[in-house]
Amino acid sequence: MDNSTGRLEQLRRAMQGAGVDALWVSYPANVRALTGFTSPDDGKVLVTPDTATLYTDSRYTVQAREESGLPQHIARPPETFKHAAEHLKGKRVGFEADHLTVAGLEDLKEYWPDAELVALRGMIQGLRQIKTEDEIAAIRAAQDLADQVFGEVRPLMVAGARERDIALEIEMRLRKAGAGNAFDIIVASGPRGAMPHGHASARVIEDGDLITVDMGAYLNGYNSDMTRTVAVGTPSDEMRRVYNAVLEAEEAAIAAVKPGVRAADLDKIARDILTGHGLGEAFAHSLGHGVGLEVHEGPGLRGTSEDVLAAGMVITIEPGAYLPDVGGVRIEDLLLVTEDGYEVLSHSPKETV
Ligand SMILES: CSCC[C@H](N)C(=O)N1CCC[C@H]1C(=O)N[C@@H](C)C(=O)O
Repeated sequence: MDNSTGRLEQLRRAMQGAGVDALWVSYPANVRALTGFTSPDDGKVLVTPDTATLYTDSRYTVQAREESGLPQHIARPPETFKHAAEHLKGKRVGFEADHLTVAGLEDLKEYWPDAELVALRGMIQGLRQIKTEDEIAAIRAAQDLADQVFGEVRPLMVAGARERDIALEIEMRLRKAGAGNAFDIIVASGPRGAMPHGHASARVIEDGDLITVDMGAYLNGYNSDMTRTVAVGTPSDEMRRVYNAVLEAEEAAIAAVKPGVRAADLDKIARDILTGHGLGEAFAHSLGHGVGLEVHEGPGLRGTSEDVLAAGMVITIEPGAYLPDVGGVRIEDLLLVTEDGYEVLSHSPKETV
């Protein structure tokens, strides 16, 4: 998926604002966003006011030509750096300070002695928060597949099943459909539900358990993310109360999603409701995050966030409550922020417990 043209123009405006003549892009998700190249771990991009060159090596000569509309230079370091150096003499060159390693910066200093290196943070990530139509279609397709697989596997979430077998079944069905896991599948049952990132274990599910299943499909480079907490038999009164509190918080936060809303205010809506139920301390993470080429990307929906929602963002809303040694609940939906509000992209049913 090649989104290069519009993003590059936006990026050049941002570069101008930051006072740099060129930008060396090394962070894989950003390389992919600018080029469409699907092996971005082995790619870099040099952006100047009138050129943008994809650097990769000879393993990808054909692939890069097929996938990216940008001019390409096939070489490996240090030839890559030497080639780029020709364009950079006397220039202010930005680099991605939040991802370039110390060794990577030493290389740039060695091979570009005539350039002034400028540390920049989050410039392309900021642009990636607003998805293109193609990106929205890709995320939608990933979520549709995740919904389908969740529905197929839900009947297997019963007493006697192992968490690991449920995760394996989900992964197998995703892979058969040409996708992969967006992240290690979380299947956290009974007391393990108190771990927000409780990856599937050998635990055998028991009657009365709640099971938190957090899964995403990775399809054509884009991710989805959704959590459902399901009941096996009848959970305890305490856990049913927690479930309904989390659901109330989730529904209230979703209802408030629209362009112009501060991400921190959304987090507060959910947190205040859970606090009202005595579960403020139990909500041990942020309300949500952006989703796209990465599972976790901007905007950040947390109390300290400066982000403001805008149409075209794809975000999760995922409050949770975690009671050590007792259990936990999380309910998560994937949403597209639209001009007049939101569209929920995840359609798996939420249970009444
Ligand atoms: C390792 S990917 C986990 C995907 C999951 N849906 C998710 O984003 N989670 C699970 C519970 C918390 C939340 C998370 O990791 N949030 C991050 C952004 C945080 O720092 O709060």
